[in-house]
Amino acid sequence: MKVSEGEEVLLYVDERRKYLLRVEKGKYLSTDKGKVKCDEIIGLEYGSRLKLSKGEAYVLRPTVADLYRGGLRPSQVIYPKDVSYMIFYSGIGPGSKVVEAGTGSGYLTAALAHFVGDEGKVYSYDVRDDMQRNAEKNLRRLKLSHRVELKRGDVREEITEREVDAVFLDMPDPWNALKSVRVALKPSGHLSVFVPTLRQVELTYLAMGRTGFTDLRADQLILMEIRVKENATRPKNVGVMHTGYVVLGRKVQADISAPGSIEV
Ligand SMILES: C[S@@+](CC[C@H](N)C(=O)[O-])C[C@H]1O[C@@H](n2cnc3c(N)ncnc32)[C@H](O)[C@@H]1O
Repeated sequence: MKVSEGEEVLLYVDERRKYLLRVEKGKYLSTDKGKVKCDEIIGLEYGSRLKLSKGEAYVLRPTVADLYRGGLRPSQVIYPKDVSYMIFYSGIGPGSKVVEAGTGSGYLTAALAHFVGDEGKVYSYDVRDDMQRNAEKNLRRLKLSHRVELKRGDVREEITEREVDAVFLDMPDPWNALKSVRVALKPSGHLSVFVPTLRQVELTYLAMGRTGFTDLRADQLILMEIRVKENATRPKNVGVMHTGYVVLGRKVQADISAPGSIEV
């Protein structure tokens, strides 16, 4: 596969220098290892080695994960380790109908849009216009906008979609949105919640248990990156130590006779 004009490419210089850049005829791309004219990149096979004025780079085809290198991030974003776990457990795939809140920078939105394919749809809610404008730019950059409907709204008040396969929440008080989530979800549909503190885990998990969700679990995923060096391979001593927690569950018929249960 060859690089075409207008596409974004990932210029890989080394582990610490990776650049997500758009290739436009007549323009130059700049890196720490010097410049290169876009005309030299257009038509190259992905994976090719490229000469820069002060070094070399590989021309790689960007994936959704590469958004973490070059995307706009006005809000805290969910990291790949948490995104991948939430998506795997949710069971979504091509053709799935998914609701998400809040949109934030649109990183989780982009991952969801990638997995639901052209036959699926992601309805992404946020209370803030400015967040959605940035998310829209990130989605356009990845050519995923057509799979997403950005909706301005508070999911604690209403989610208008029905029979959705899964709901993903990354917002401060997800326990206050469970009523709308239940109305939107298909029976047995999955709810995946991401929260940064243990107090939020407790409030979310217990509220899900009281409002007709089962198969509950709360997890913390710890990722340790390894520095590989001959005779000195070991975990890196710097990295992201804490991201947050994931709470998962599936919608079932609510047992409103149970103590503390709430009918929604
Ligand atoms: C941490 S950010 C989400 C980041 C996003 N998951 C990502 O990976 O880019 C939280 C977002 O939730 C939005 N939000 C907070 N409460 C909300 C609510 N009740 N309904 C919809 N959006 C909400 C905020 O405006 C904010 O943009």
